Amino acid sequence: MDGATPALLGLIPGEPAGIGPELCAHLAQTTLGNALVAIADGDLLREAAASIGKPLELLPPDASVAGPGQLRLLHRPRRVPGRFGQLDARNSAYVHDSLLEGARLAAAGTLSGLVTGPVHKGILNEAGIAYTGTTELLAAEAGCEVVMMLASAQLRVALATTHLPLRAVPDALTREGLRGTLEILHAALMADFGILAPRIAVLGLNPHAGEGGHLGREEIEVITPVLDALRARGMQLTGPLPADTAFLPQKLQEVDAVLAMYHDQGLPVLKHAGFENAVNITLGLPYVRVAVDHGTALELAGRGEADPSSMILAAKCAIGFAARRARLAPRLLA
Ligand SMILES: NC(=O)c1ccc[n+]([C@@H]2O[C@H](COP(=O)([O-])OP(=O)(O)OC[C@H]3O[C@@H](n4cnc5c(N)ncnc54)[C@H](O)[C@@H]3O)[C@@H](O)[C@H]2O)c1
Ligand SMILES: N[C@H](C(=O)O)[C@H](O)COP(=O)(O)O
Repeated sequence: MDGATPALLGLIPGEPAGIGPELCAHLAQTTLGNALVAIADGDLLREAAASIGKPLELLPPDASVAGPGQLRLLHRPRRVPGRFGQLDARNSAYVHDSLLEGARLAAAGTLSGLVTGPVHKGILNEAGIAYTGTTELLAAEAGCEVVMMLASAQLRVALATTHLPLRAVPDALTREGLRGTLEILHAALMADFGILAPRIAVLGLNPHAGEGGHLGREEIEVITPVLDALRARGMQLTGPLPADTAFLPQKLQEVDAVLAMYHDQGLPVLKHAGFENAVNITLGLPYVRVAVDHGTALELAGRGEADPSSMILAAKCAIGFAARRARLAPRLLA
């Protein structure tokens, strides 16, 4: 694990009692596993593979992967053995530490990105770890602003605010924050998705985008001034749009991404349309991070019933983004 290994990405299963470990075992059956090194407990991965009837041979982090069923491993032990489906707060530090270690290895250039499985936010908090989401954890560790975007082949939905109580959303929406979010989203659509002139639809916060100020004033006082300023700089932005009709198929044809003001304004639409076929991308980090579009699904863990599609897509996307950045970086620096 010394020095830069551009094609290597960290694979972090997330909650050990959830479906993340078995999804890693699924990944190891594909050629995508060749570009990954798991940062995880080796026994946990073996138990997960056995639970779904898949072969798994764990290799040292610097080994060559010769075939399906093999996966590189940076072994990091759980605090206690566990059972699939049963959360144990004693393993929360293990989850948190594996994410932080991945973040540090990626920030140092040892890994070119991270693929992460689902984390149970509640059990980390019950263990006394301040954690609202991996997006926020990675942002804090990297010391930068980021944007959460969930993407499927049909739709990209980014969020202006992420994991916070609904009551706190209006106060969290500031002109400065929204401008930063749109700048990060716009830059990522160009750099990672190759869209030369991104078109972004920006939702309002209130019903009917505030109805001219009669149903709320955030559209007038926060959103519109930011959109006007960024349009003057050449960005193609529509909005603030009424959220109830912004996702009509004909409207989506005209945009490359939708910016929702809060988590459950945007994500239910995307998950309804393409659950398991979408990924969660953290935009703005100095490295690639792509995660699954679903949670820990404790009730499915260890039963062989979890769909690995989103995990496979997450790995595919992360590897693709990392390769694209490696190709473009020398040209940008030239
Ligand atoms: N990427 C992440 O880290 C992430 C994402 C969402 C939720 N979560 C966390 O997961 C926990 C549980 O959340 P939830 O119950 O709201 O959402 P969930 O996604 O775990 O489950 C919602 C429903 O989808 C099903 N499901 C989920 N993934 C599936 C898969 N791969 N194959 C088949 N069915 C699947 C579940 O069985 C359940 O019926 C929460 O603590 C939440 O914070 C984490
Ligand atoms: N908001 C995500 C979702 O609903 O799928 C999820 O909770 C994970 O977020 P992180 O990127 O913070 O892991």
